[in-house]
Amino acid sequence: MSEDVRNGRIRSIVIVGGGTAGWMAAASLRRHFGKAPIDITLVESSEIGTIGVGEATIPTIRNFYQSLGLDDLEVLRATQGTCKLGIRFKDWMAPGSAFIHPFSLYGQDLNGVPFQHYWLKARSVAEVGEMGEYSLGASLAAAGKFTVPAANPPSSLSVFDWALHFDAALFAQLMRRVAEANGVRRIDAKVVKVNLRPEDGFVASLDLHTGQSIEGDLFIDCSGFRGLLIEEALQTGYEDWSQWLFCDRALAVQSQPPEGAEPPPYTDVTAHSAGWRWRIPLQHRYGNGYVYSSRHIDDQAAEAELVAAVPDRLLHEPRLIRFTPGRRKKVWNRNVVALGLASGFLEPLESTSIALIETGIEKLKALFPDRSFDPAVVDEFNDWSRREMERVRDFVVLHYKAAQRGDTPFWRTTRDADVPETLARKVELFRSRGHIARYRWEMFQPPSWLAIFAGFDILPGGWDPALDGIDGAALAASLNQMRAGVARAVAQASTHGDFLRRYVGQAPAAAE
Ligand SMILES: Cc1cc2nc3c(=O)[nH]c(=O)nc-3n(C[C@H](O)[C@H](O)[C@H](O)COP(=O)(O)OP(=O)(O)OC[C@H]3O[C@@H](n4cnc5c(N)ncnc54)[C@H](O)[C@@H]3O)c2cc1C
Repeated sequence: MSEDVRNGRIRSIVIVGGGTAGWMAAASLRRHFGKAPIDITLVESSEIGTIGVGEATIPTIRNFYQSLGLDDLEVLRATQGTCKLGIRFKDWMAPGSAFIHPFSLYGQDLNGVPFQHYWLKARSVAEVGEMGEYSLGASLAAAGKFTVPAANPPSSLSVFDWALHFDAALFAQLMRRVAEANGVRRIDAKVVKVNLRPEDGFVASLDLHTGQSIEGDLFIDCSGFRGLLIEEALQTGYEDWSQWLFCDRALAVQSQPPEGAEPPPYTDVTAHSAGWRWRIPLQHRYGNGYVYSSRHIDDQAAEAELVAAVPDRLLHEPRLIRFTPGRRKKVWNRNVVALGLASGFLEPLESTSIALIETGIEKLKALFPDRSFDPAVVDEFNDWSRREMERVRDFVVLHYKAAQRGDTPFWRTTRDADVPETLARKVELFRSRGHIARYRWEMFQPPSWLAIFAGFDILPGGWDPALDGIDGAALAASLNQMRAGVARAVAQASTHGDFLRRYVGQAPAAAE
């Protein structure tokens, strides 16, 4: 290695913020760099605290903590966690409607033709059930069952994945233990001033309320919505997406459900008059929240709706959180990389925020700079992040557009609003050809899009012409065998509650 390269290396990383984002970044980067001579310091203020929500994840979280040497049961135990096979959407199409978006494949593709085409043709001649009956993940979830997926699934019908519900504070504590055990230095203090280098506006150091000053080469802003470095110091700018995403507030409350019933292995999201309500089962309590549009309901009315809907004893007063859906114009500016809420936030639907922290950390490792902060590296990171966030935005917007309630001003607004052009094209392609376009940097894969399309009854008028020569009745018979196979696998699985009692070791809290 040349002297120049050696001298240009980053030697110190300063992370501001000790929420989920800050401690995930600290634990993961420390592990990644091992014994490399890079100091990692995390500054957090216990006086300011964290956002305290963010309890539903998607399956990538398991790869994330496994890469830190943690296993599923360890994390479930440490975080009062439960298992999540998907999300149940209740009342979104009309009161009483429900479907599950699983982390799972549907049926079997054959001869290069996706399963949905076979299902469409079969249902034109016979009763072949809902799409969800061809997904083991969705069927287990609907039955309140849980099992871990087979290591070598015998067919694509057995392929499913799972994620966790966890207590966000306990998860951050777990990440902190891992990070500190590997040498991350923590400072509990308030950052009161960000000092910029006069020659190029890069961050040089942070002044703390204790009088101490912290210097660094690379700063990671995990300070939450305010974006202490990326926005307040560097004035990067924010792209507001509220013309597509109308929800801008949430009321969050924890509850203690009555003894007896089992926790569902999914996140429940129920449509309400001006948004939707989450319900997340943990072992020791439930998390609940109403995500709503302040353009369509005021805070008092929203609180009354939430309190009336939660069937359990509330553990505290509902807490109001305001946000602006959108993203930081650049998530990497000069020598500051923003992660977590500091980088932007859409809204909680589909639990994407923690997953975006994971991919942000992975991108940073892949494009880790030297002290010259090559603009090509920074631009690539920003371009990748922008595309990824836009694809997630499109997926979330689809839910509102596709819901056909139209029974309140909020649901009429979301139904009638324009959608991003990229989403309009994707929907059109599916309607006209049954094809799910797949783009680079996309978090949600075709089975997830299929789940939402089919769940909201967005279906193509016909099937792939390659199936025109296949006998519809014979096809329907083989599909019915397929779904009987899924039903048998579900019958053999244990309940989610039994799984937790047996392997995690604590009695789960009861459900509604
Ligand atoms: C209503 C709601 C529901 C959500 N639900 C989900 C979900 O189900 N799934 C999901 O994936 N995500 C969810 N999210 C997002 C998730 O909560 C966040 O992505 C995650 O918690 C990361 O937050 P953070 O670490 O970026 O910020 P925070 O938790 O806000 O942490 C900010 C940190 O910065 C520190 N800080 C701030 N200012 C200073 C200062 N001056 N000096 C020193 N330290 C400072 C604070 O002390 C704190 O440690 C939800 C978000 C909201 C708003």
